[in-house]
Amino acid sequence: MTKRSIATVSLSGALDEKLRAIASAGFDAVEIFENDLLSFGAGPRDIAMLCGDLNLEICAFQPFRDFEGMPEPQRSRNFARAERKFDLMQELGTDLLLICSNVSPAALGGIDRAADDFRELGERAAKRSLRVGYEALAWGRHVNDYRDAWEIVRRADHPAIGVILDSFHALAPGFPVRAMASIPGDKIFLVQLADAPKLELDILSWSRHFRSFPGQGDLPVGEFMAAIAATGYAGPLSLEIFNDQFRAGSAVQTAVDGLRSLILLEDQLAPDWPKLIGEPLAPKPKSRGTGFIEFAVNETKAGELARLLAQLGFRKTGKHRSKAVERWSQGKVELVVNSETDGFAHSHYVTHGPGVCAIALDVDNAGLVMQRAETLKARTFYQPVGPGELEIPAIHGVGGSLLYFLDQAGKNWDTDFEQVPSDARADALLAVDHIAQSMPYDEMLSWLLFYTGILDLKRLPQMEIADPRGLVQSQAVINGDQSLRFVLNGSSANRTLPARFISEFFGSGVQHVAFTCRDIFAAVAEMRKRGADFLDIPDNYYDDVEAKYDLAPELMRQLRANHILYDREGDGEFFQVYTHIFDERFFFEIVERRDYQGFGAANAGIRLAAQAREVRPASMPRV
Ligand SMILES: O=C(O)c1ccc(O)c(O)c1
Ligand SMILES: [Mg+2]
Repeated sequence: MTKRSIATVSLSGALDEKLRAIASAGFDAVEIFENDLLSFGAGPRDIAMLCGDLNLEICAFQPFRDFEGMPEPQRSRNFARAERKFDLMQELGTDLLLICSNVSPAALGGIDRAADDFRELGERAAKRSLRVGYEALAWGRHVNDYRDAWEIVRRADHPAIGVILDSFHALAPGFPVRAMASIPGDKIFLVQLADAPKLELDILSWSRHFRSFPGQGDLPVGEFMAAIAATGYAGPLSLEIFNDQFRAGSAVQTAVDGLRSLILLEDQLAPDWPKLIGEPLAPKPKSRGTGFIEFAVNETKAGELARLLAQLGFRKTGKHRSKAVERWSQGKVELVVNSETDGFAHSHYVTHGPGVCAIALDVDNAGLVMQRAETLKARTFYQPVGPGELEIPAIHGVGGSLLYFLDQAGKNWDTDFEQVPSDARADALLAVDHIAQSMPYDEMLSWLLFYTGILDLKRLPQMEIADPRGLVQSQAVINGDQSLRFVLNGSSANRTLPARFISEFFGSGVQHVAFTCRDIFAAVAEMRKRGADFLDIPDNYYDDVEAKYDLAPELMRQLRANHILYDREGDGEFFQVYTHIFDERFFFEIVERRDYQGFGAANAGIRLAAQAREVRPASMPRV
């Protein structure tokens, strides 16, 4: 089976921490980056031993720079330097050296000159049963295209010399991948994989700071892999990701994400490349929106939340037979308010304060989602259930919250609830529109892969939103019929509202839940009658809306009077209104969509500024 590998440069930490994280995620092999070794406190033999203990093969040592096409005396120096690295490789126990194309101003061009250098190096490597792979860097001085690197390798015509193909260097400059088909698979010594978001940036900075795992960026890595498959290549697939967030993040989590992205890529390539498939991945389930959303609170907060929910037109429809758990309903929206003093919800309340501790998703087959999630290394969750209670399959999601999966069997999640009689009336709120989660900026790529890999969610373009105290990145993931939408918000500025939710208000999690309605003006009028009050929006905003969109005066008056925000997208119109923030932790949004697909990004900065005025000043410590 194809070996799964990752380059140590992709992770944070010291070399031994990286290796342990790589092994525990389940990789078979690593590329040891020279810098990780140079800066490490133990020698190559110790590293070889550690890799042996961890069952990790070292599939390459890299990089060896500025080798080919040098004039004397550098040329001779380079051969001597290579011999020293061969010594090191033998101690490490790896047989492959990666040489990346020369970037030195001293380098001389000429395909045959480079080929001659490689032939001679091949002779030296072969004496020690070592191999050398040549990789075209996209910014190489004379060689920056894999087709030229292959031509040099072809002319070197030595069994110990092969080519190394890196998806970034081929795809980022936009080189066609078709030409790979002419390279015999056994002359490809290593395949490196990286994705990247589309950016207008010089290619060196783009590669060194913004690479990501396949599936997290915009490059057609699948097409690259399909071209590799056609060559018959059977060596390792190695992730090589230079990324500032990965360098700063958790090595263990990044390694798991890497493996997850490889499994997803392999799955995408099947059945064209069956030798890749380790364990078959269960098909993506079809999601059908949220079954219920569970809030963890204590007794006092349960009362306050109940008041707010009643103002929004929710009715208490159920009471758990044996637990301090209530059910609140409106339209298709089901909310569960849990104020138990033990169990998962309680520990969530203790660590995060009042807020959403679990989201139940309706799917066509919960068993298959769980299988898929487990293969993709998601953390499953089990909680002891009482006699007769339903056990709902779950995995851990953002900020320690849970994702439950409900299918036909799980439709009975409410069997443990006694019905509470309530007035029958028309519901203003229809369904959950979207759920917004705040997270550290560093974790956004990880959760993006989580949602798009495990569920049938696709990402929309990332948005940048101005908070009064910094930028917020916003990334939506939605399913096909838009019955399920998550909005992931992350900020690396530490005084923006999403950042403060995380640092001061108890960690990542659901920052708001939005509900759809048929008629926002009628809904808001009803809610006001019940005592609801909404986030204040400045007059300046409405003056601008008036200037931009020629709205009828009565509509403008209603928007202003009700603190409703407005956006337009082609012929589509969007209306949104926000509650005040509940206990500095979360809030609700009510939206009306008229042929509108977005989330009101144009208004998000206005909302963040309004909320920033409501919460404590950013500089005041919590007491
Ligand atoms: O950025 C670099 O220098 C570099 C080094 C080695 C590689 O394999 C690579 O793709 C890039
Ligand atoms: Mg590379």
